Parts: sequence; C-alpha cells; structure tokens
Amino acid sequence: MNTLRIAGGQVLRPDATVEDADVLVDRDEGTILDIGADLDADETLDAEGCLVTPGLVNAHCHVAMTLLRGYADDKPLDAWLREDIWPAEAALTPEDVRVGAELGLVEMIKSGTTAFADMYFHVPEVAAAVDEAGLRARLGHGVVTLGKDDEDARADIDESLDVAREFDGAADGRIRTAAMPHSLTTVAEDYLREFVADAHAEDIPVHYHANETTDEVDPIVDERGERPLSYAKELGMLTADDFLAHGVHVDDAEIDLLADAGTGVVHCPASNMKLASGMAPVQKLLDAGVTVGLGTDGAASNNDLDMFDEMRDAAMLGKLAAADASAVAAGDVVRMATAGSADAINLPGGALEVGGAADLAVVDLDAPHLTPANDLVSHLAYAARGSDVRHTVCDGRVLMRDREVLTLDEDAVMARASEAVASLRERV
Ligand SMILES: N[C@@H](CCSC[C@H]1O[C@@H](n2cnc3c(=O)[nH]cnc32)[C@H](O)[C@@H]1O)C(=O)O
Ligand SMILES: [Zn+2]
Repeated sequence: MNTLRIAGGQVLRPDATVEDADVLVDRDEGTILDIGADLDADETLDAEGCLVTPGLVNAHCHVAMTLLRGYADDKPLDAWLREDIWPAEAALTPEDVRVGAELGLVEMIKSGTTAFADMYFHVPEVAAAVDEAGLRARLGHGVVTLGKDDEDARADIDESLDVAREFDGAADGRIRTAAMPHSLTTVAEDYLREFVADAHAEDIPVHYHANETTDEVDPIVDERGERPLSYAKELGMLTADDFLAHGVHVDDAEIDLLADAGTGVVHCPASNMKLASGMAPVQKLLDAGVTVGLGTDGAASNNDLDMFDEMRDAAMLGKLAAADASAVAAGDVVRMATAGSADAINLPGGALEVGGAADLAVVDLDAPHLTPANDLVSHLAYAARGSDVRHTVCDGRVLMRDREVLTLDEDAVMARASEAVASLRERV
C-alpha cells in the first residue's frame, strides 16, 4: 500500500467539529484510511497551523468560460447571452475550450476545489483537461434547440447523449456524466421530453438551468398555466438523480416538489447578483429539506471560480433574501459547498471520514485575516480566501503542494489562454 499523511493540522469533521489529527490516505485506492494521532506514511504533507477541510465541490460551472472573464459585464442574462456570450462561444475552437478548461482547473486547484459539474461543448477537450489536472467532475454537453432546425436540434441532443455515454467512468472513474438540456425555455418541449426519457432509460442523470430569472419563468406560466418546476416534473426531469442550477424564482409549491423528488438545487449567488437575476430563497430550501449545493457558474458571470467567495456570497445573500441575519449561517454554507454539492451532483467527496474519498484542501490559518481563531467554520465561510489554500489533494493524489500546482503548468496555461483570446477577439 502507498500512503500519504496530512500531518499536524486540525481536521474539519462532517459534524462541523474540528479536531487535532493527522489524515492517512491510501493513494492507490484514493480513500481515507484513518483520522487520528501520529500516523505513519510513505509521504507527508505538512499541515501544521492549517485546517484540513473536504475539497470544495463547485456544483455548477462552465469551466472554459474563463476565456470570457471580463469579456462582457454589467448586462442582464438574456442580453448578455445573446449579444455577447453566444456569438463569442460560436467562434471557440476545441483547442480554445481545452486551454480555457485548463485555466479554470488551475484556478480551482489553487482555491481548494476538487470536484465540479460542468455544462459546455467540445466536452472531449474538457474531459482531457480534467484527466490531466486530476480533479473529479460530472461533465455534459449543453443543448439548445431554440433557433435551430430539426436536423441541428437532433444532432445537438445526440451529441449530448453520446458524450454522456462515452465519457462516463473516464479518467480512472473520476469523470461521470449527465445529459444537459440548457434550460426549460431554450429547449423546446417535444425535444425535451424525448431527450430526458432517452437519458433516464440509460440511467443518465439530467442537469439544466431552471427558474433563474423572471423572464424565464413568466413565459412558461403564461403559455402553460403552470410553474416551471411542475412542467419539469411532468417532463420527468425532477428525479433524485437530476440536479438544476439556480432555482432563484421558486414558489412554495415548487420547493415542495424539489423536496419530495430529492432533486438537487445548485445555488449560484455571485452569478445571480451580477446578472441581477434575483435572490434564491435558500433558507426556505434548506428548511424544506431540499439538497442544496453551491456553484460559481461560469467565470464570465462571477468573475472567478473561488468557492470561498461563493460561500461568503451565499451567506450574505441568503440573509438578505430571508431578511434575517440568522439565516444561511456559516455552517450551512460550508455544508453546501462540500457535502451538499457532492450530494447534488452525486460524486464522491464532500466529507472527511474513514473509508471516504481522499479529496481535501489544506487551508493555511497563519494570516492576519484569519486571526484570532475564534471559530474555524466561521473563518471558512466569512474570512478565508482561495489563496489561503496551501495543498490540494484529490483521489489521494497531491494536485498542489505548497501552492505549486503539480499536474498542470500554471504559467504555460496562462500564456496559452491569453494567446487564444487574442486570436478569438480578432475573429469575433
Ligand atoms: N450547445 C449550446 C451551448 C450550451 S453550453 C451552456 C451554455 O450556458 C451558458 N451560460 C453560462 N451561464 C449561464 C447562466 O447563468 N444561465 C444560462 N446560461 C448560461 C454558456 O454561455 C453556454 O453557452 C449552444 O449551441 O449554444
Ligand atoms: Zn450556468
């Protein structure tokens, strides 16, 4: 057996307690063997003065959109997508998506994220980047049928199903997949019904954007006389395996539907604030027992992939939405960014426990903004930053040691991404 010891730190346990302990990892199996005192191992990662946390799980992203960071800001969702983002995306080559994904993965590793869910296109390139970088992911090809003829719409759906079949279990099992209709309004009803049924017939989960803006909710209510999530249920896309992004404008009946079905909701507070989409009723979702995860959405609507920022944003926005300072507390957002997200996207990780996945982040507490150590869960939620992460481990493999990313060449990736975007701007 080949073992790794994360030594001398404090460890955040699933019940939100913190204890002084080493974490012993089986590198061959990628699992945690023991959490305890003075454990011996083949290799040691120093965690003195640090908090060892579960790797953060970014449950909704478009990772290659790092290329469009700062490309178009300060617009509402619909205009932003139609006027800026979709025209630029139409010009992206597979090589662009590869380097954009690598850039995003470097950013994730450097901020303690070990797993994510991603909706994009040229997915084979995203999968190759994930394989190389060493993270876990649930990947899928996003489908839009609006504005497409029947042949193109069907080709898009076929590609989504083919990608889900082909890449499930890739990267030594670290990659899982989903079928990904973009949203309830950008994929037409007949296509959606067939797409979802075909995916579920092969046990492929479905991931989509829902109830993000009122512009997206109102047409469904006007045309169908029912709420979007009641429509989603009727289409069969509200099962325990499926998960949706946003869920901003959901009413009480829709919250009950989500809780009854066990469908995960991925809250994306920064994106919702930046696009002025609205405030998700996160405390209500939690109270109803809905599985709630946390995601950054793409870097063009955030504008980073730092899940520490996202935790703080979720807590702040959740309190505002509930008009209650006790709503969406520190422990709630830490759980959402770890176990909640892992649960929503159904990947291993999200908790440090014996027998569980060895996916973790080591946060350096020796910083003025993390002093004094009154409450480490509070610090994670409100005061820590991605740049406080010292080591990142996924599936038992060290992806970053002492802030040096070991699986990708950070400087080379940044240079290639800048070149790719210079060329993209000339083409668009
Ligand atoms: N195959 C589709 C692309 C779908 S990928 C997923 C899409 O979601 C877009 N996207 C990013 N953030 C959001 C959001 O917050 N809401 C809805 N769509 C988004 C992203 O730009 C990308 O085009 C096509 O032909 O256009
Ligand atoms: Zn999105």
